[in-house]
Amino acid sequence: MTTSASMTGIAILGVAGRMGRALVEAVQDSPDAELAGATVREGSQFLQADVGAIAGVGSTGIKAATTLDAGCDVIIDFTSVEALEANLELATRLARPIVIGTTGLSEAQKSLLSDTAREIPIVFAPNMSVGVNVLIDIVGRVASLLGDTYDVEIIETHHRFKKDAPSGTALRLGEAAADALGRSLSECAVYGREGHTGERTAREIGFETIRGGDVVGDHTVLFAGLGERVELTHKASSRLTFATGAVKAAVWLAGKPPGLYDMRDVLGLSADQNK
Ligand SMILES: NC(=O)C1=CN([C@@H]2O[C@H](COP(=O)(O)OP(=O)(O)OC[C@H]3O[C@@H](n4cnc5c(N)ncnc54)[C@H](OP(=O)(O)O)[C@@H]3O)[C@@H](O)[C@H]2O)C=CC1
Ligand SMILES: O=C(O)C1=N[C@H](C(=O)O)C[C@H](O)C1
Repeated sequence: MTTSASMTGIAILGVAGRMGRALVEAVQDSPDAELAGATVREGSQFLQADVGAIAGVGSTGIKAATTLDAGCDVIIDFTSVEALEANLELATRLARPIVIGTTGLSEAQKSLLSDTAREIPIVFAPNMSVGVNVLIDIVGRVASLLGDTYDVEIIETHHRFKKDAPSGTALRLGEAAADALGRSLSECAVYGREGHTGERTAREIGFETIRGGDVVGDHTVLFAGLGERVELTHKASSRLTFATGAVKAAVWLAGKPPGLYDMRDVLGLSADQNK
């Protein structure tokens, strides 16, 4: 596949998945990007199918294969933690930047991301929507303003097919609150209470997970004090919001030096860019 000089040629891993299909649509909608490759799992019923047919957007001329060649500028990966290592190896071998949206990474996999980012540029973010990335910023500010006397609880709701819990976004929101309050999330997080738990401790940050139906992704950060509470909520109503963000990240990442970037870098929301 030959890509045009003014467009970023994007290859989508796991194109038959929920996000894979949304990504095809987002690339088609982007004036700056074009499809340049796509993969499905070995033995998939979609092998060799036109990715436009897989995504229901008509014909694209790009067929789903089991791997990629160097005919793309940037790779986008929303697959699974099981596929992460192989996907990073593929991007490194092809010397192509990669945008990763997969959630549920282990600490070892996060280290692998940092190590790989010494060789290739990587954008990794648990949520590619503009709204959630603004929310991350706001949560830190609200936590600083309210301080330690307000209890922080994070509630997330997703569709019945989601495999990881809490969501990557919920954990990222928890980190934002913990950082602002001078706490370490790994030391203060409490996941899903049950039984005789005793009273809530002052510095814990609680996570509650709800799974059901086709909910795209809702997140609420609750700051509960005595006599009042503040609730900050984001609701995604379409996966296209994540996919559009990922395509924007891919276009932004093309030509960047190796490094591990965040969606907040892409959107110009990181602290250094706001000075
Ligand atoms: N950062 C963000 O903004 C967002 C992140 N996500 C995250 O993206 C990921 C994918 O979500 P979603 O699209 O709903 O999931 P799906 O299960 O619908 O899609 C995943 C796709 O990846 C393929 N895949 C998975 N594992 C492998 C493997 N080892 N080798 C080859 N192909 C593989 C699957 O193929 P097969 O069906 O054959 O198994 C499937 O087509 C999740 O981690 C989710 O949390 C989701 C939305 C937004
Ligand atoms: O699996 C999903 O669907 C989603 N996963 C991401 C997460 O774990 O935070 C982002 C979004 O909420 C949808």
